[in-house]
Amino acid sequence: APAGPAPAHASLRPLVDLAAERVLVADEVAAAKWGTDSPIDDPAREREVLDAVARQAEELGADPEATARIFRDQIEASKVVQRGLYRRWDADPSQAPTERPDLGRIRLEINRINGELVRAIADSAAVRETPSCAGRLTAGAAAVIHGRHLDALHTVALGRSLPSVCERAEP
Ligand SMILES: C=C(O[C@@H]1C=C(C(=O)O)C=C[C@H]1O)C(=O)O
Repeated sequence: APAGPAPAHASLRPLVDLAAERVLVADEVAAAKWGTDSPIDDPAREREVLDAVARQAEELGADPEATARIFRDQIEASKVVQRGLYRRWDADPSQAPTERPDLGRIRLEINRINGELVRAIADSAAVRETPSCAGRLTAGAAAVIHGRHLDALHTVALGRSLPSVCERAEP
């Protein structure tokens, strides 16, 4: 797609909203792993995610490097939530989950969010290149934190998911 100037109404809220969906699903990931041998850090799955989203970006004619860079932060953000919940559950086992969702099923849900996020990243290519990007990102984050009633942990994690959105590629 030709990269014209960002339209005046260009919002980063759809992108931020998908990032929020992803940090919220991390609760289920943590519950699926808690008390099992599955580690919070799974480099093989991360590689799979990064390869898939770069390929999807390419198929859309979008920037695979920028997409992968943004997804590295999505992955870190998910782990912020998982570690935060593990700390909480270690400190107070009565808060720990009593049911274990299936990690395979949750990853299919994450794959769906990933696909939508790749498209939102592609759709925001022009606005991500403008000087107004940071302001739009902050506005989108504020709206999503409020709209989704994010708690402190998920607000911190959402913040962790966003730093590369307005980062321009090195010349
Ligand atoms: C979400 C998971 O936990 C971590 C985060 C990942 C992600 O955000 O895609 C992938 C692998 C894990 O390092 C998972 O294991 O699926």
